[in-house]
Amino acid sequence: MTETPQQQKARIRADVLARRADIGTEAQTAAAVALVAQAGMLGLVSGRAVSGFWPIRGEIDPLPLMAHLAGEGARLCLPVVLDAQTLVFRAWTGDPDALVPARFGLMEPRPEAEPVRPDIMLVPLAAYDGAFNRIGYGAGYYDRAIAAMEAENHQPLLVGVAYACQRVEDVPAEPHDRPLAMVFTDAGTELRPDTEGAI
Ligand SMILES: Nc1nc2c(c(=O)[nH]1)N(C=O)[C@@H](CNc1ccc(C(=O)N[C@@H](CCC(=O)O)C(=O)O)cc1)CN2
Ligand SMILES: Nc1ncnc2c1ncn2[C@@H]1O[C@H](COP(=O)(O)OP(=O)(O)OP(=O)(O)O)[C@@H](O)[C@H]1O
Repeated sequence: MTETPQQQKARIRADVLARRADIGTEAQTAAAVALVAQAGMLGLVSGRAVSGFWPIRGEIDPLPLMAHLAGEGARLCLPVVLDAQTLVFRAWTGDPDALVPARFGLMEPRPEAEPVRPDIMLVPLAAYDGAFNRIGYGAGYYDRAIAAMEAENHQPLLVGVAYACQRVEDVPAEPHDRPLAMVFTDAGTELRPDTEGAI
């Protein structure tokens, strides 16, 4: 039986998320710290808008990296789920108390927070491959948000942030999937060969 790309993605997602669920607290903390050391790969971030994410379900924790980037002058923002299709980004100072609980266990900026168009996106993912394609939780939020920015001629730098154990042999990429420029992991940075100069 040949699987459709959606079925393959669902299978890969389940496999990798099970692997990620086995990571212990100490390894999680060490991984979050390892991300900070990779900040220089982003080039000068002063004045640039950087989207991060509030980690859920055992995702690698990008918050220390985000705090570091804010210290270098980056303007932080977080994703906000508007409806079944739409993700927007809103400004965040870095203060957890400024966030409100949202669906899926997420914490999000309030509706009044300023909308931001990210220059650099730290992209959460379930799995990625050597061609820098990614799979998310299957709702297509990031794919659509990136497509909407491209339609306005804005091409953010796409940086996957994940554990190295989330790398798989092959993600069945579909036409709407946009490859990442690089992936930050607990084992270091993987840079897409043709990314040089884009930074
Ligand atoms: N930390 C973090 N924040 C993020 C994302 C992410 O991947 N990680 N997102 C990246 O897009 C958006 C949220 N996307 C999500 C998409 C689906 C599900 C989810 O739980 N889906 C259900 C099935 C559908 C449902 O219940 O409505 C599931 O997986 O069981 C959760 C988050 C925005 N914020
Ligand atoms: N640019 C787009 N325009 C319209 N629909 C899209 C677009 N990108 C993705 N989709 C739809 O979203 C659904 C989920 O896509 P996919 O399986 O690639 O999600 P994912 O990569 O796991 O999710 P995410 O991007 O939220 O992390 C698919 O039905 C897909 O057709």
